Amino acid sequence: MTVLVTGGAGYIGSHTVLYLKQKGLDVVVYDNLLTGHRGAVQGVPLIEGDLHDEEQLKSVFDSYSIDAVVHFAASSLVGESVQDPLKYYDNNVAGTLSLLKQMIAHDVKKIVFSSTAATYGEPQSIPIKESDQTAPTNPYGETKLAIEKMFKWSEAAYGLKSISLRYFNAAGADPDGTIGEDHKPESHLIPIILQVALGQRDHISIFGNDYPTEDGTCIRDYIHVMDLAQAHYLALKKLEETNESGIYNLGNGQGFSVRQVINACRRVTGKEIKAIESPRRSGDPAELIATSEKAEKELGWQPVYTELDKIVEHAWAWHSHHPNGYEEE
Ligand SMILES: NC(=O)c1ccc[n+]([C@@H]2O[C@H](COP(=O)([O-])OP(=O)(O)OC[C@H]3O[C@@H](n4cnc5c(N)ncnc54)[C@H](O)[C@@H]3O)[C@@H](O)[C@H]2O)c1
Ligand SMILES: O=c1ccn([C@@H]2O[C@H](COP(=O)(O)OP(=O)(O)O[C@H]3O[C@H](CO)[C@@H](O)[C@H](O)[C@H]3O)[C@@H](O)[C@H]2O)c(=O)[nH]1
Repeated sequence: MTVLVTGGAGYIGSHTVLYLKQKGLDVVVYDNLLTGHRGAVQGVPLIEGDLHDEEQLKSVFDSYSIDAVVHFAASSLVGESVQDPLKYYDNNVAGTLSLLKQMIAHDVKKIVFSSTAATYGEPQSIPIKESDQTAPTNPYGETKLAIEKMFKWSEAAYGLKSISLRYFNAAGADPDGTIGEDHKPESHLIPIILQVALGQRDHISIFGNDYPTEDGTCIRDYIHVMDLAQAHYLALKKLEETNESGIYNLGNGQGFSVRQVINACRRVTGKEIKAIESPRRSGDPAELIATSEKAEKELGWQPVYTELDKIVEHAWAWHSHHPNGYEEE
């Protein structure tokens, strides 16, 4: 099976490429390297190109016999999406439109998609189920939901089969230490805290201390990036075997507050890590925790690294050995 991975030079994409390769699949990566890294793609072809470039996409589908697409390429920062929503409609919605057009034209009708917990918005109840209301509180979540709907209508019209994986907060790194997270500038909680531990930043800002949670800070469900990778492999297998579309949550089912995550990082690194309370970041829901029973039941997904300290340990191993990310490679 040959899989085209868009955004395969990014954080979650590169870990998934590694996993798919280990499972014996042939992989081709398509990435414009906007936030991705050449060094994150090891041992598979990397085609540098943009989703909007239909000509180049066409030549990729002409050159390789692609059976399915795993689609990570997107802009994915909640805060930025509130400041610049049109960037998100352009890159995520228009970019996916261009990809889908070429897929349909080349009779490639299977796609596994990076969706997000941000499609739910403020949850009605915890843990969040796939059948719960979707009412995004930021443009990023809106664009991901719009893409899920493009798939639904494309299934009815063209027979496209899709599995949308609604990830909660991706964290951690390849346990072997070969690849990890490197966003510049970094905006995600765990890598920023670890940059404080490395002495690269003075402190971590806690965004909001007046949320309706036990300690007043936001609660998130942190899921190991290699467990996400496993789910993409299982989703490809499911599409291959059943040709059935679906939407699945991927989380640990356990929530941790910002303060609890900072404390986990203090335990793992043995460093003090200064924290300063700051105003809320707009667009942030108070609490996001998944139930992933559906993925466990229907995909056979079994997360391996479910302990927060283990997730932080793997992230710390990567960041402490690669303090400048992929820059030095
Ligand atoms: N990180 C998380 O916690 C999280 C949670 C839920 C969903 N997601 C989704 O997972 C996916 C991957 O997230 P990530 O954290 O690995 O992000 P990332 O920024 O590390 O990876 C995205 C990759 O896509 C590439 N890309 C972006 N726009 C492109 C375009 N127009 N054409 C070609 N390539 C393009 C980037 O260069 C990068 O390599 C995204 O779709 C994101 O929305 C991430
Ligand atoms: O310096 C910081 C950075 C973050 N936070 C908080 O930490 C939590 C996690 O934030 P972050 O790591 O930025 O992730 P999210 O904004 O929750 O978004 C991630 O998780 C979503 C799914 O839940 C995905 O859709 C997004 O793509 C992904 O970036 C949030 O409550 C933030 O307010 C801070 O307090 N200080």
